[in-house]
Amino acid sequence: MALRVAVAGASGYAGGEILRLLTSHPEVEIGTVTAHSSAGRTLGEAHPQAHSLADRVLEETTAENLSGHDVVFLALPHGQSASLAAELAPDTLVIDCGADFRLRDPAAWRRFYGSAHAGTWPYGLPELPGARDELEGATRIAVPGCFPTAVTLALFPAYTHRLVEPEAVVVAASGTSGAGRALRPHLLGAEVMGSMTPYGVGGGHRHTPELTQNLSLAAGEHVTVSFTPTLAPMPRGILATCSARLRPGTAGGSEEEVRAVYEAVYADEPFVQVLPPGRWPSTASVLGSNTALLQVAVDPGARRLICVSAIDNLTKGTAGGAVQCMNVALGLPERLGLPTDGVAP
Ligand SMILES: NC(=O)C1=CN([C@@H]2O[C@H](COP(=O)(O)OP(=O)(O)OC[C@H]3O[C@@H](n4cnc5c(N)ncnc54)[C@H](OP(=O)(O)O)[C@@H]3O)[C@@H](O)[C@H]2O)C=CC1
Ligand SMILES: CC(=O)N[C@@H](CCC(=O)OP(=O)(O)O)C(=O)O
Repeated sequence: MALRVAVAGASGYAGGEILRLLTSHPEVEIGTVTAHSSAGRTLGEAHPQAHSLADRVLEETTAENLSGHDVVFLALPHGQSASLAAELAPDTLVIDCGADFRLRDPAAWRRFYGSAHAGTWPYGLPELPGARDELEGATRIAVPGCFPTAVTLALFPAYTHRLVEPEAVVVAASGTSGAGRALRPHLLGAEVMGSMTPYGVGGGHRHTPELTQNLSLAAGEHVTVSFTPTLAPMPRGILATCSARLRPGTAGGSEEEVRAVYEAVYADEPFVQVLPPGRWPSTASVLGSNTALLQVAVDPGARRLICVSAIDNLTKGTAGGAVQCMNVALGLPERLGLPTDGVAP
């Protein structure tokens, strides 16, 4: 029997991408779809690309409307998930695309999000060591932020294998859909087109504590992360350039040694590809796919390991990661409903 799946926040970018993936998932039947200001409108109005669900009407986002499903995806603004999730049955699989349950440290949550910490759920990045064991059978999952997905995949192997020092530097460009659909002046076409702009510079971005958490867990010691996000004039995609100083003891610290580590870590991962030497990740080549593309290099002069990663922020960075987590939690084949190939040109 098909799994009945509800999507809250279905009128938004993340919700729309979850629906796009679920419509080709063989084990899923799409149940209730909810929204906020667009409640009462159809999905066709909210998402002109959602042809197969065009006549479905968006309902109000209430626990009552979301109950009676096997799986509920929450694609809501930060802070909206906790109270709703508390009202859903404990045996319903609830997958939160927001930040509410990602952080373990309540003080970091308060500092970056300015509200009371709701708690911590299993972290939905299956590629992390031990993550699949924690996700299998879980009924609550916190999907990572889009930048943390790109950056954590790029750097955790270097930390688990003690290749680098506990200080990472990350500069990452994101397409504008990363900011969601709400109208904001700095996201107007005339402001964004033909320009790139940094924001949250100097440790101010709320993904800094999430990156610190992930890399520190991988390293087994506190890792500082200097993170600079940049808004890029494209609808989708993240390109993250991540680096850290090689540990003095790293045998030779050669590119071959580093590459061998990355290739071994990701050898059996369906959604992470370490590119062959000479090829570089691009956002265009992951468009619409659940694949993360990585390339590693060593800068011998600076004694730094550099890993560049590209993901589609809405697919592997949110909705695809969320569907991957659903598959793992329910013991389904992990690739179901998830494209590994992108759309090009
Ligand atoms: N965009 C991205 O790349 C990523 C997003 N995420 C996370 O996913 C979540 C959704 O993001 P995204 O789709 O981009 O955001 P959008 O702004 O595009 O969509 C937000 C959705 O939430 C609904 N909503 C707004 N306010 C409320 C409210 N008070 N109560 C209930 N529902 C509400 C909106 O409904 P309506 O439109 O009808 O008002 C809409 O369906 C966020 O937590 C975001 O951080 C995570 C990783 C990446
Ligand atoms: C371009 C852009 O604005 N991107 C968003 C990140 C989106 C995302 O992954 O994040 P959350 O789920 O944590 O909100 C930002 O920098 O705030």
